[in-house]
Amino acid sequence: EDTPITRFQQYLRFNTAHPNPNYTAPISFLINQAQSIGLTTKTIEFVTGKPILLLTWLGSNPNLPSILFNSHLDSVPAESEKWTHPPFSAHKTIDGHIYARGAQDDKCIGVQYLESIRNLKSRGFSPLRTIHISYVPEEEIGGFDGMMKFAASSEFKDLNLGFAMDEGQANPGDEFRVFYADRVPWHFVIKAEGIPGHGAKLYDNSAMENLMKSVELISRFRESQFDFVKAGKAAYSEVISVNPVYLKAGTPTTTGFVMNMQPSEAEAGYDLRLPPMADPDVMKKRIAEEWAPSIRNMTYSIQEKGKLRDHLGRPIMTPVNDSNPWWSIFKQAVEATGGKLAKPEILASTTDSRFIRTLGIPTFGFSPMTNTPILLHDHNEFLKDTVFMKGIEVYESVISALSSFEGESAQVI
Ligand SMILES: CSCC[C@H](NC=O)C(=O)O
Ligand SMILES: [Zn+2]
Ligand SMILES: [Zn+2]
Repeated sequence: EDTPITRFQQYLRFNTAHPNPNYTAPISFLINQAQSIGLTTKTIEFVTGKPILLLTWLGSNPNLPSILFNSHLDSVPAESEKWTHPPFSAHKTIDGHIYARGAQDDKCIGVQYLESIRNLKSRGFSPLRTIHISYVPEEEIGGFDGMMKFAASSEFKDLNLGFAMDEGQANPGDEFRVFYADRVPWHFVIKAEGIPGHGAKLYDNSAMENLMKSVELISRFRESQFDFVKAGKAAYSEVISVNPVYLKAGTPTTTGFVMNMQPSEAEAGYDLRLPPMADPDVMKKRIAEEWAPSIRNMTYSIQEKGKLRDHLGRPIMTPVNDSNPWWSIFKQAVEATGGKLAKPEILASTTDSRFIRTLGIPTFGFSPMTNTPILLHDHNEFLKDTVFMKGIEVYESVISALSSFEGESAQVI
């Protein structure tokens, strides 16, 4: 049997989980699919072993800015023993739930793009603008060897993009979600140093004491942000999140830790996410002065994993109003399928679309999944066959509408 569902299952069966994602097998599969549909294919390898696949459907006016549909090839790992079905089996239950790591994040859209184009072609549709589909590696670990390098390349510039779409997220409700910005991750580490001492001694300024003070302060800040959400004053992705990811201290022994010694060094690592309108300087000041003050013998390092501002100092986000012609076309195209769009949101996590938006290219995050629990990165990730099929229909409408847009200068930022 060769149907959109079995092709989705085939794509889901490639083990693309980190830390050793298989990129070659899914790319061969996609190239076969693309060729059978009649799309041109090109692979580009900016980093050895981490290929990018680019598919193209030439428009009747290739001088107009083109449109891009992106998805990532890789997946996060899965703890198979905690799943009801093996995560790379793509098992389909009687009621149509297809279980696989990547079913929602984001292999669904990777196949839906192709299936919708297959249908558009068989209906004789011909696009005005050139349509590109990209499959990129490494998104789940930050995209630095994937979309970041692609977006900085001459190959990307030559695409002359006017608009792009990338992954979004499922909705348990019956509206489609759409995202106009991503939060930006900062990974930061705070370290405290102090004089070691006997485990029985009470004294000031030990490394642990100073670190724990900061840990408390950060937890309090975390709570204050969370309170805005709980009070209904902000969406979950509109506040700053900060979560501890590791704590490190102590002198190890073969069986555990030296228990009667207060350590001379202690550190904690955090994942911080800033919405685009947050002030990065205020955040840096808080880290320097409150969370890792030198007067408490503390130091810190911050790794910024994306940009909050464009070259003109404006928060990086795609307009979702009438100033952006792509927005109304997209909205109408979704509605033409009987679907409803939820209020546009900022994505709480981070995708490759940040690299595209940074270039000033309007980009929406969208994965057409309604009435579906949000299971990305969770156990037992699944997508229902009917939801997957509806998504193909939605993309047919969206791709045909966007690629038919005649507007000359559609460069919005
Ligand atoms: C450092 S960028 C990280 C990108 C990653 N993306 C998917 O989960 C995320 O943690 O949101
Ligand atoms: Zn994803
Ligand atoms: Zn993911």
